[in-house]
Amino acid sequence: MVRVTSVLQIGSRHLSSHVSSKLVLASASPRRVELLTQIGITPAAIAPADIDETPLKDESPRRLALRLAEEKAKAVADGHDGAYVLAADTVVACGQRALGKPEDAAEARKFLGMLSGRRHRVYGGICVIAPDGTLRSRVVETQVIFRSLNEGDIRRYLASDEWQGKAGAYGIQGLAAVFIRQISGSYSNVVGLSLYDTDALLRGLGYFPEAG
Ligand SMILES: Cc1cn([C@H]2C[C@H](O)[C@@H](COP(=O)(O)OP(=O)(O)OP(=O)(O)O)O2)c(=O)[nH]c1=O
Repeated sequence: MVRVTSVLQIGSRHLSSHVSSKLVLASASPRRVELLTQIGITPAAIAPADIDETPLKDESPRRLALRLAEEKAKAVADGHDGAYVLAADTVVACGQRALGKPEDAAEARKFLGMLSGRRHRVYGGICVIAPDGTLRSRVVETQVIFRSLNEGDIRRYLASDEWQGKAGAYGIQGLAAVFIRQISGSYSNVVGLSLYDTDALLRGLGYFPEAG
């Protein structure tokens, strides 16, 4: 597993000397809210970012996950002075091919066929912007190996609708758990937000959830 953290200062936020425990989650993902709740963080607000998630030409899946997490955080930080803003992006990579959320069942079927019997990587980009404008981000990588899927497996899974709205067309936390032969790295990263890395980024920027 590789973790690289980058730090930069973005200019437009008001400087704030007091410690804030207000966190805005820049995400529409119900999984991310649940994961944060698991570690005792209740977002003060949920403000999904509406950005274009199309990959750039020749952009690697890793860079895509990082860029999208940063763009989501920046898009939401502007309207939320005085708060920590947290954003994330999950990309499933089959070789150099980035598998985002499938458009329809036909694309989901194609993705599941590509993942069947193979090892793939899940890249989770995480970005936090502090009240003083400091931006920190990193990408977390988890390796996942699927068992071979037959036609019946894929048909039943598509009928469950669990593929919808999920990168790579599967949710490790649901029925697709039985497809997972091996996982190496962070499990919560695959679900949508590495809790270890989120906690590390937030603590590094002085965020602590309110006690009690
Ligand atoms: C691989 C995998 C992905 N996912 C989900 C996590 C993310 O919600 C989604 C990937 O899409 P994202 O674009 O990362 O997130 P999102 O569109 O759901 O929400 P937002 O952009 O507003 O933050 O796939 C699972 O729930 N389980 C899994 O096993």
